Amino acid sequence: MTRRAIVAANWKMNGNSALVNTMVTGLSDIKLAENVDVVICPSFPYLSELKSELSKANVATNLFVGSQNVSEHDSGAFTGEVSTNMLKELSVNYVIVGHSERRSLYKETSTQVAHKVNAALNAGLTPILCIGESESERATEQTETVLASQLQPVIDEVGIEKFVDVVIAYEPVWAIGTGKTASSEMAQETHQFIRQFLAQNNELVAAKVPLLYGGSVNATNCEELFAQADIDGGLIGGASLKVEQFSSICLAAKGK
Ligand SMILES: O=C(CO)COP(=O)(O)O
Repeated sequence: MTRRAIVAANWKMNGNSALVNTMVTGLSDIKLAENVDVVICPSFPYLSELKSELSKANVATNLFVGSQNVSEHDSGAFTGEVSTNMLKELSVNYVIVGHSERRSLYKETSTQVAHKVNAALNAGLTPILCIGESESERATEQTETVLASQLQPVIDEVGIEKFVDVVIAYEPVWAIGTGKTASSEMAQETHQFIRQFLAQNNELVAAKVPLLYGGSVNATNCEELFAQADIDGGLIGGASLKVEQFSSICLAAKGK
């Protein structure tokens, strides 16, 4: 069984052309393991520039471009939204869907997130589906119920078989941007739950889905997290804006 590792950079509403340039130059210098994919997700205005810088720099083929969001609609009167077809035209490969900031600040529901995953899959984009519990939900032992309630609508909408083309990022909300990482044991336990939950629907598919951990991952804690049996890489926020830190995190990832 081989599962590729993925390290994805979520720049959130940070970065600029200069960062696109420094990041591409920095990543051109590192030798990624063969079974590791790196995905950089800047804001929409930089997708095209990132794609062209990557081609010009002739960097490893396992470096990909991702967006941070996508519309569930194909086209029409949806001011400010970006469709899957527009992303395809820019040769974007991945799309982050259902990030906790989208869920909490922009009120995206799990049903809407399921529609977005469906739209991405139909367009041939790989969704990075984010799920995670809040601090109070963990404290009241609702973590598994919350994760199940975020996963089930997507399984219902796209069907479990399609999950072979889905990446899941487990990001406990209390660990995002706080410096409080889940311990590697806690992260592994939760990843194992997610894989078992998928396995109840289809064991073969569950074994293939890359499960990424996100929440205050840095160059120091990444190795221990990535060594866990069900952790296949990370979704990195703050540390993905610093070339050296992000390069070290990419180098720590190995497929399983
Ligand atoms: O939300 C995250 C990535 O999507 C995690 O952010 P931090 O790595 O800054 O905690």
